[in-house]
Amino acid sequence: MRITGYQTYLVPPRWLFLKIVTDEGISGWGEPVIEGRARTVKAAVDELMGYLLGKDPLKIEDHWNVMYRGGFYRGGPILMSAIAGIDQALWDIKGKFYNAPIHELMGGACRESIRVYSWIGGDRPADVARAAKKVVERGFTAVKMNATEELHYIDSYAKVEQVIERVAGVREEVGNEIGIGIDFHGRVHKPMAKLLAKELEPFHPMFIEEPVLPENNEALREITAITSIPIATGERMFSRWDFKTVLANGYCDIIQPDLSHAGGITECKKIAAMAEAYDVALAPHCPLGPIALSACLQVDATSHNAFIQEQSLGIHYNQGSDLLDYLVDQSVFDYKNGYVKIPTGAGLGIEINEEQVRKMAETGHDWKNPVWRHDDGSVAEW
Ligand SMILES: O=C(O)[C@@H](O)[C@H](O)[C@H](O)CO
Ligand SMILES: [Mg+2]
Repeated sequence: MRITGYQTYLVPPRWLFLKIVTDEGISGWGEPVIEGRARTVKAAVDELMGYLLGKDPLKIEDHWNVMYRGGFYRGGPILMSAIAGIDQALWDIKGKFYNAPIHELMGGACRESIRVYSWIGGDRPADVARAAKKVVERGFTAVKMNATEELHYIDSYAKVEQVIERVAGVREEVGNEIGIGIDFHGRVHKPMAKLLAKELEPFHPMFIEEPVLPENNEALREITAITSIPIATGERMFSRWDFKTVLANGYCDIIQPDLSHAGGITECKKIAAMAEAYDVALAPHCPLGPIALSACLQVDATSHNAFIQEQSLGIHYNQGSDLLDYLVDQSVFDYKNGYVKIPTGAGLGIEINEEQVRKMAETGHDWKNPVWRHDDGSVAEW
């Protein structure tokens, strides 16, 4: 079997899909994207696909190594997202070739389903509490909320109290049994992160995410030392080599590699196994589309340390188009009681509605994150 061509589709709300085709009529889908830089990742996909045209799609491990090592310069969000989407598409082809789900080819599933959580927005405490309630009413048992806009290096206790008010409102609304993830989004610096980590303890968060920017990961040592709240990070880390320092130093309790950012199924399966050896849990990051979610579920299925999965059902990122809009059979993601079933179809187990993809790609998207500034004019983290 040979790879004979490929096509990328820029689709709303902010995604990029990739289809790789072969001379045997089998095709595979991937989602190579980093939010806000879809076109840059597409350029990297175009460069990498030059090598793959004419090659045997089944030799994934070798292709991965050529894509990763073969260019001398390596790693980072753009290249690793391009590799990720290509890797997903190659696994999809392999699964369809052997008529087996990807997780079957990786050793078989060690779970039938996985708990999922949904992101909730809202500007004011009452808004976010209402959003949480809606998500819980739809059957989810866990939510994730942003803690705050950026806090300056040293900021006021009034702002800390605003964060507490937001979280307290959600906890009161949903009750004690719902998991609440609190995403600091890298908007907080170490001194305020320490303060917040202590103040948030009474609300029993499921985890605190990116308490500091990943480039300041060594600050996690102090934060983990002073709080009993589990610490999560990893959506902006892209390979085993990026994760090894947080794991070896005990800087976190949960890793959140993104299957579309961190080298794909091949790489994230290895990252998950590394984490397992440090007693660190896996919760793949996925505010993305159906291809990325299905790739996550393949790794969740085969990683004992996976405990929850991020997913974007019903979240439109202000741009229309939902997770399910690009699927022929929407019931393939079978949500029940806060869990989603691991898909059992061949390859990624989903059938992409190509007509819909083509239609939406005609308009495409130009999704960018906003640029925010502090009161003093200095740029703030998004
Ligand atoms: O954990 C999350 O889902 C967020 O941090 C998103 O990754 C971020 O808003 C970029 O899409
Ligand atoms: Mg996050």
